[in-house]
Amino acid sequence: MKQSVKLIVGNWKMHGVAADLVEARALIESVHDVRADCRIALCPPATLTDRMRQVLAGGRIELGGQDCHQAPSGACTGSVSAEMLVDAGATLVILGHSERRGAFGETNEEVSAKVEAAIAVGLEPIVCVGETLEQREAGQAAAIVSAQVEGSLADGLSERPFAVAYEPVWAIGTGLTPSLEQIAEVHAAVRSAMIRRLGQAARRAPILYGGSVKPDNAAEILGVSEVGGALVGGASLKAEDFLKIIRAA
Ligand SMILES: O=C(CO)[C@H](O)COP(=O)(O)O
Repeated sequence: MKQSVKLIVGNWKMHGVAADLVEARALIESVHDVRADCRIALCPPATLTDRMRQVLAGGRIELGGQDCHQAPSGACTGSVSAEMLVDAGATLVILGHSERRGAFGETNEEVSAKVEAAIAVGLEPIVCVGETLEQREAGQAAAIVSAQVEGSLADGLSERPFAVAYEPVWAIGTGLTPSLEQIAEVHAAVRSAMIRRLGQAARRAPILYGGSVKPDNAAEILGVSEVGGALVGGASLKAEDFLKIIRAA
């Protein structure tokens, strides 16, 4: 089965004010020369989305949100709806990131509802899953991640473009990464869970790896079976580092 091109996504998390758009500008200038056959996206904080759209206009870098509310509108102080992200120029959205599952108590059911909200307005969801260190040490990584996949993917995805991102919680921002064998093992489990949940249509969706992806480990991680791209946190904040990861794809 032909795999889609690699998808490399930078998640700026809660970093970035207007002055940091210089990094986005540097990136867009440098990616002109990159022959890599991959898709590239940046997910800035919601406040920068519209300005980032202007910076990225006409280029190959896609724009994403970091979360959206499951409701289309309403009394949800502080939240951003899927339609608002589209209005600001986003075409993708990260959902169910472990920082939201952990700090905001997001459940699989809520993530699934957010996925429905995203696809209803044409956003491409990137659904995040990942085990804690305790769960890995208890030998539960594949089971936990499979349950998250089956619980978080929504029915409508069988007809729509989407991605799943495997991000072991203990690898995020720590400089630690699983072995290549561990990444391959979990990605295979994720693929099986996707197919159980959505059927054969789920074969075409890429499974990204995230968690301490850096210029010096990107090539080997992206070479692992079933790794269809990368979700990059810290290393996406500097155009030079992110570009090296793109080149590795
Ligand atoms: O969100 C992530 C990438 O989008 C993930 O949390 C990894 O962060 P990093 O370890 O700083 O790359």
